[in-house]
Amino acid sequence: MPPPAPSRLLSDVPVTAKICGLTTLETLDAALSGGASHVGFVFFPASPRHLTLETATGLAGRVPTHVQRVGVFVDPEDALVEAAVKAGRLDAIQLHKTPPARVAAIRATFGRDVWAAVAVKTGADLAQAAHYAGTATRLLYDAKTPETAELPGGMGLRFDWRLLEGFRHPLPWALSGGLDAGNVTEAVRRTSATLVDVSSGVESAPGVKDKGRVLAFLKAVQSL
Ligand SMILES: O=C(O)c1ccccc1N[C@@H]1O[C@H](COP(=O)(O)O)[C@@H](O)[C@H]1O
Repeated sequence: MPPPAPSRLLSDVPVTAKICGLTTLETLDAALSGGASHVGFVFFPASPRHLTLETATGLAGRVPTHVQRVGVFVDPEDALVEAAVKAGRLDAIQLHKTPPARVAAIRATFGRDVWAAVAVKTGADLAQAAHYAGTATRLLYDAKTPETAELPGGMGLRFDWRLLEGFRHPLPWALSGGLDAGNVTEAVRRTSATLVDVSSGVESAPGVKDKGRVLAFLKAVQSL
């Protein structure tokens, strides 16, 4: 079956979606049948969505070539990235809490697209974006989690989307942080994002994806 046509918002630019933190075949299939452009596999042991390499291999083998596989890491060692790229057949490497020089090194070593997460709470945080120009291939604006939080993302927190209004992005980018089927339309209208990324907002509990919520999110994106 051909992939569903991406949705279009006012500007005629297609809006696509990444469903992140998938851990089961059933919910991966929901993301694929619902038209996700990207699927995310988390390689961070503190996360409730952390995958073993064996599970990643099983999931990755199911993903058709028109859908991008994205591995999510937190300032990882090369050995973990290498094993995960192989097991998860990763097209892209998403890096949280990773300094620009390290992002550049990972991109050079692995030859994959590299997404750098920019943690946003205030307008001043957006200054980080420029530091990744020439190192990452894409920025991911995500909500900053508290210093004491176990996870730098994947907590369902959102930031003030108005901060991105009129912002000059130095790279292609995606929007994440607290998105769900009920708020993604407003988020895209405010920010003009053309790629949105969700994890908690399509779960029934931390780490437990819900097929119905996955499909509802993708439907909302396709209705834009
Ligand atoms: O999902 C995780 O467990 C995770 C762990 C470590 C870093 C990032 C993680 N998730 C990413 O966080 C954003 C936002 O997620 P949410 O929708 O607010 O729950 C998303 O890009 C995930 O890829």
